[in-house]
Amino acid sequence: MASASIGASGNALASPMTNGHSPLSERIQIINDQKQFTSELTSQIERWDLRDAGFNYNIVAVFGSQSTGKSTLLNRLFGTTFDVMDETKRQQTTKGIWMCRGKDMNIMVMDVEGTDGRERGEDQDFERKSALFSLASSEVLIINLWEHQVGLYQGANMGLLKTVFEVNLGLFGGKKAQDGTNGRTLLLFVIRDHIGTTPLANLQATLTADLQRIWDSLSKPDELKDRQLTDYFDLDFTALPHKILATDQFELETRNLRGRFPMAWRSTWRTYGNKSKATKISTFRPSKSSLHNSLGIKLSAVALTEFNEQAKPQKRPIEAGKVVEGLGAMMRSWRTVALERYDRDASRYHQGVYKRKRADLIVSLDATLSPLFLGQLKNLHKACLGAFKKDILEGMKGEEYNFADVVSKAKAKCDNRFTTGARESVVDDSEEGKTEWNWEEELELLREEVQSVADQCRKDETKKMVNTIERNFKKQISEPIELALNKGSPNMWDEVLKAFRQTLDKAESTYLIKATSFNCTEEENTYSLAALRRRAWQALRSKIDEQTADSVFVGRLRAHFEERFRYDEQGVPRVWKPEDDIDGIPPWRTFFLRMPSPLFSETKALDLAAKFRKDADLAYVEAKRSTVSSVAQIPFWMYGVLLVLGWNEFMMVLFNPIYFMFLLMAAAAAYLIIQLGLAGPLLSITQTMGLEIKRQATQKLREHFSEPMLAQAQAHNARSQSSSMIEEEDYELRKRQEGSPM
Ligand SMILES: Nc1nc2c(ncn2[C@@H]2O[C@H](COP(=O)(O)OP(=O)(O)OP(=O)(O)O)[C@@H](O)[C@H]2O)c(=O)[nH]1
Repeated sequence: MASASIGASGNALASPMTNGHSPLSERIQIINDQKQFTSELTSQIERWDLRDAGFNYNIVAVFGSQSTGKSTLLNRLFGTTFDVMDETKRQQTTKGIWMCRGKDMNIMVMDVEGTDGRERGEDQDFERKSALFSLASSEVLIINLWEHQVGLYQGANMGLLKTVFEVNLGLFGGKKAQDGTNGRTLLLFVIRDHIGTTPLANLQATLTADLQRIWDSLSKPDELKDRQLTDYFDLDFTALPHKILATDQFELETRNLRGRFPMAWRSTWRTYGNKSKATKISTFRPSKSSLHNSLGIKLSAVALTEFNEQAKPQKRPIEAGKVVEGLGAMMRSWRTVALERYDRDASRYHQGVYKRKRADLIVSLDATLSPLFLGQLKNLHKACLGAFKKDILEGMKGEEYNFADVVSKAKAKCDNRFTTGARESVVDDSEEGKTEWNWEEELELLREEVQSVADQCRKDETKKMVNTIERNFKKQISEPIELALNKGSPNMWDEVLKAFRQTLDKAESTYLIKATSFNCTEEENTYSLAALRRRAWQALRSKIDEQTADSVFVGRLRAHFEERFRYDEQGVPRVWKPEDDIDGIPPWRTFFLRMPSPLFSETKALDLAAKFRKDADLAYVEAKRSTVSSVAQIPFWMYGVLLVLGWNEFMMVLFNPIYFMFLLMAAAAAYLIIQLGLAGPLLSITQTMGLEIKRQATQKLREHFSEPMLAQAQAHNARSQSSSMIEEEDYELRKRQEGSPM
């Protein structure tokens, strides 16, 4: 054979070789002479166009001494392109195990390094492992040998066959007993350079006897003691003429043999094709060196790589806290595509390996998807909570809203949004994977947070509501209290308390109506009502304090006093006459008497009284003075004197049309004044004015003519008169307060 080019070192795995042909005829060194398995088989299978062949292919391997024309035979039988040794060098060519696709047939052919090669010497390990590998993966083992080797132990590869039998027992010993004869391997003996003097039947008998002897010599476990060679192997024999000496015959026979192969496959090999291979590989150990196992790993790795490329771009938005719309659909799609790809590529391999690797693949896929799912849930949680808060704020805009309605609608919306989003994000709710796609716990957490936000809002709203009610209460209580205090009637405080009670009742019922809509608890209601009552009392107290502040109170006393002192019951200004009891008129002291002691201390009451009295005293003095002045009347005889003296003037007025007209006008005006009842007020005003003018004039005159002594005497008189009045009234007031319960 010509060199198969395994690189300068001879250790490295050779790259696929085309020999200048199409990829279909490429060959590949799947195991090098250092027993390393190639990483390129998967891609080579694709290049051979066998990726989608499922179980519709077979594997055949050839064994035999080196340089016995194995590669030549395989190229003839299967149209492969294995290198053939250069005739002139006679040097080992095939190293390790090479593989090539059969031409126009779904066969993968393995050319195994020749046994007893001089380069390998006594290394039995490679021989054993290559036998193991070939048995595990191939349905047909071709044993290639020269005719003259038949009967020779080494030459006829009996050593190798012994290894094959041992390995087979180790691999499939137990299995064969269970599934009968259905999983046997075909051992096809091809006897080369058959001259014809010894018939094939004799050669076959010799080989069969040798095989049987080897089989019998094997040390089998007790449970397999009775097993026969034919329980595990089908034996077939064929002979080929000399390639050089009988070239035509050789070509003819090889063509015949080639023609037999599809038939053989159909009739014999197909019967144990898929099943036997599956059975073999399921028991093949160690798994690392298993072709199918390694294929499974590779296919799942390919599926995983593609999947990761799809999943990668979604990691960033999830980590950034975004809710990715349709993430669940995307994740399901990536996962399905990856599994479908794996299923398409790997389902034709052994079911045990296929399923195991598939489960591993699912675990790997879910390990990538699970953080995305959990991230999505977390982001969804955050988004839903944010939306809930926003909905609450929106709902509470304006005055006309029902808080409980707003909260329950927002809660339902939040719940619905989360549930929909979470359900959509679930990748797999079947029992296939081990990952749990659980979102209920996150929903529970969300509900708890939503509830605490709602509770907080309710507390704020309740406070706001109590404040509003308090404001309204203050407004409503203000007027009735002012009115009652202004009136100062004997049941003034009853009126104040009644107004207070009514307004508070109204406020409490307003609170209770609203609190129902807030879903407030009994405890919250009790607390809020207590706060409302406390604040209502405070509002009442501050209103009363405001109304009884010094200036306001003195002002009110003055108004009260003037109302009664200066005007009579009909509201007409009084004109004091000597017979009137001026001191007995104003009941202003009753004001103090009606003020409860908590409002006015005794000192304060006296202080206020003193302040007011100064104003009141002035009014008294004026009133008394006006009485004195009105006493000075004109004597009646003065009217007679006036008539006599002014007779001429009187007549002149009567007979002068102009004066007469003035007279008539004056008479008409006087009539009107009397008719309208303005005579009294007019007279009073005129008198007051007159008195004032007179007083002013007198004062000016006194000042002018320096009569200080007289003025002092008069002032002294007036002061002593008023202070004696004040002392007298103070005494009376104190006596009454001491006797009063207030
Ligand atoms: N006498 C004879 N020679 C053959 C026959 N077939 C091939 N040869 C020659 O034997 C030599 C070795 O052939 P290969 O096909 O390379 O043998 P091999 O068994 O693949 O060799 P290794 O891969 O090195 O083990 C070549 O020179 C072939 O021409 C045959 O049927 N009879």
